[in-house]
Amino acid sequence: MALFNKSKSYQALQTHYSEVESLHMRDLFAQDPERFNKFSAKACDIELDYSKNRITEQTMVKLFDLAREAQVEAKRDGMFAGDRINTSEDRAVLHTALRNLSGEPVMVEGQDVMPEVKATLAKIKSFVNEIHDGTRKGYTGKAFTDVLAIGIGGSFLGPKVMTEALKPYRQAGIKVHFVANVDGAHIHDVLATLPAESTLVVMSSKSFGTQETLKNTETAREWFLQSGGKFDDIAKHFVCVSSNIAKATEFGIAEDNIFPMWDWVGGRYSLWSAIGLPIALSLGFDNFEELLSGAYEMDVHFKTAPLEENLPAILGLLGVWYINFFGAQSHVLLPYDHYLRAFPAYVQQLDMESNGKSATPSGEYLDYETGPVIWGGEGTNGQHAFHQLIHQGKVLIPADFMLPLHSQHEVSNHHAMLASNCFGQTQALMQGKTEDEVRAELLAKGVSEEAIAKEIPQRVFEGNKPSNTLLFSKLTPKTLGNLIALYEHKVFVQGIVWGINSFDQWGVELGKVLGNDVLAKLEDSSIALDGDSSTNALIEKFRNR
Ligand SMILES: O=P(O)(O)OC[C@H]1O[C@H](O)[C@H](O)[C@@H](O)[C@@H]1O
Repeated sequence: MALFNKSKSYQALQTHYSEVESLHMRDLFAQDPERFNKFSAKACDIELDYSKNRITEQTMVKLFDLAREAQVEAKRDGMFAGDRINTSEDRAVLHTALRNLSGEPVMVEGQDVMPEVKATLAKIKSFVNEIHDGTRKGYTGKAFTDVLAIGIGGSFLGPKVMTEALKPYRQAGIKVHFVANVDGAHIHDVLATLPAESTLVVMSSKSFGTQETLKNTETAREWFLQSGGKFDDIAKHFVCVSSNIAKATEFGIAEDNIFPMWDWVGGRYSLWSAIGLPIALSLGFDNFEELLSGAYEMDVHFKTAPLEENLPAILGLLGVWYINFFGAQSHVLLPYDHYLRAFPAYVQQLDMESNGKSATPSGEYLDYETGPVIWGGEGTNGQHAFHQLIHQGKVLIPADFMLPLHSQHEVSNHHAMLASNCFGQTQALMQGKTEDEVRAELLAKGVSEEAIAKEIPQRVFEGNKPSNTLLFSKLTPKTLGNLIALYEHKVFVQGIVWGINSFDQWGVELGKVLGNDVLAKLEDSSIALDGDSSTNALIEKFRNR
């Protein structure tokens, strides 16, 4: 198959780009009162308004052609069917099997994985229920009050961000705390607040080989033993989630305390597996199941809706439009929902680790851009901080605004104010403020012509800044499942269009290897410093601190 930028549909889009580049959305809205209806779509609980994009109907036709030429539909079906699309690791990619509520089997190498998936869910359910009803107790006979969840990357962000997003659904009587960073300050601060006799430690590591997680677990184990726990009590207080059962048992985790996962679940796609145990512990198993069912709903939509109505396809293709034709290098996520404030951090790993690639699986280097920098933060806070650059900076930053129509807490008219800011920002980004408008405003204030001439360039908003708005009724576990799966599949669509493997992460490896080499040098000053002068000097400084 031709590389993305050699394909026919890419060439067609390039010609089209030169025709539409100079169009202003302000005019497109003025010319067509139907614009919102033409460029909005709904799936599950999510309504997407993509009318404030620099597109015409022809743009979308051509973008869907691009997706079809890249065989997005066939490849999507291949992913759901268990094809080994993670070629560099020779693995299937089946996070969708973890929330497959269809009752249909999912085959990997001729074996249905669903019985194992269901058995693990049943194990999570009974474990969580026993913790919540106090059947499982700590070593002094007290019911568990706290959970220390240790993990990093995909074994941290999903559980952390989801439990934060669903705070109103948390179970009373149990608090989940997360530790990821190997910086001792993190675990120090968290352990200082925990009662060892009623703390359950959940260690999550798919590989059971991640330095930070192993170290933090060792530190937690020492703390447990120093706080009154005996060696034999460890089995009551420490459980782990891993696909590496051998290493976990070698580390001393009782086999019964291991919740399995599988190599066909990528780390950044793993919150649906037993990696989600801290979510179930925090919110209760029923809410965890709701999260899974929301993702399943979005899977069904992604699998069955024509591309023209397919939310992940639309979002993915709009991203491609800006990255590869307008030269956008970043994409900002703006949840207008306090509980979703960490959502950009979650999508950052999902998107940047998946699509931060520069070669095809068959070994060709790419001469076009792939995944953007993902960043963002909660509205309205960002309006008083970084929105300035989106409005008037020299770079184009497409934005996704997100807003629940109903707040979890309807306090006074806060929610209307929040919504007004969200909608107002999308409007300002789209329409901008013209020279004439600035002039009239300044004239009315009695400003001189000479001063106006200087002021205009500073006060004009070019506008024409693209944004999507995603509305949903309320941030429930199910809706959050919709939303996460939507972004997972968006990333998938883009990966297919760019012809890359979205499911490996070799770029992470080099840093790990060099990090271990440096650690040995920091801890043993007899090891010769044979690196570059900068790294040698940094090591020297640390040795001599
Ligand atoms: O779950 P683990 O095997 O400990 O991996 C934790 C994380 O570390 C790695 O470095 C990867 O970049 C992530 O994709 C992964 O989620």
